[in-house]
Amino acid sequence: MQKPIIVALDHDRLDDALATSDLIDPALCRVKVGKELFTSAGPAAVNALHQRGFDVFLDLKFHDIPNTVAKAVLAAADLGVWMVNVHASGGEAMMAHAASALAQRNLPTKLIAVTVLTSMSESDLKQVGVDSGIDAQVLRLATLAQRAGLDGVVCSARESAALREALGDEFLKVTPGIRPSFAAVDDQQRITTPAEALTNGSTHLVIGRPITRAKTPREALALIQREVEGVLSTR
Ligand SMILES: O=C(O)c1cc(=O)[nH]c(=O)n1[C@@H]1O[C@H](COP(=O)(O)O)[C@@H](O)[C@H]1O
Repeated sequence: MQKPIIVALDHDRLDDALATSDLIDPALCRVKVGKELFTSAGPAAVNALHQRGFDVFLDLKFHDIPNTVAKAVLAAADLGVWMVNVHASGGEAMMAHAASALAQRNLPTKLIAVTVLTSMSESDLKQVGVDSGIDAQVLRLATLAQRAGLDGVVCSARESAALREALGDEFLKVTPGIRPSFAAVDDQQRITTPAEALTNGSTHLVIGRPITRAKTPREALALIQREVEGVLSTR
């Protein structure tokens, strides 16, 4: 069975993250450990989630010189995580170095690259000197990531259809900025519903606050799961 949902366990205490993880089923979803949880709890967070049967996406968005990023990616893979990410704007050499470090050690960890953060709008991108527009910048960075040998990218689901067209179905499109109809937008800019994301070609949906901040996270996940199954059952 496909497991497109990745629940972002964005808590700053391991106890809270594990309490949320106890409300969700590793047979139905994966989990993401990000900067907040990893900075406070470290590898113990990853180990505890592995023990509970979850695949872990370690979202530390590495962005540094090629040697440093490759070593950080290897250290993440040595924790046994399912997926790890870097910033594509670190460049092709940085991404290729990390991908070949994993390949040389025959490590199965998937490596993906963040294109344009889903919290950024067209004008935010202009402010940091990118005038080409979001769609062009996402496609440019995703093409670089594919050429560097990565497994996929993080983008918003608004860009998934164009990436599927240009880079194929197999190249992973991991999409945060997912907002079911019942959830608040928060600080995200380029949002879609779960169903829209899958229809556009997203392979994975990263969902945090709509589940972790819900009154009943278990129910929120069940609602999203139903929406996802509605799309998958038509394939
Ligand atoms: O790499 C990511 O996971 C990521 C990239 C991106 O462009 N936007 C983005 O929101 N994320 C992460 O996805 C999660 C989204 O959480 P919610 O906005 O609460 O659903 C957070 O953990 C973010 O760090």
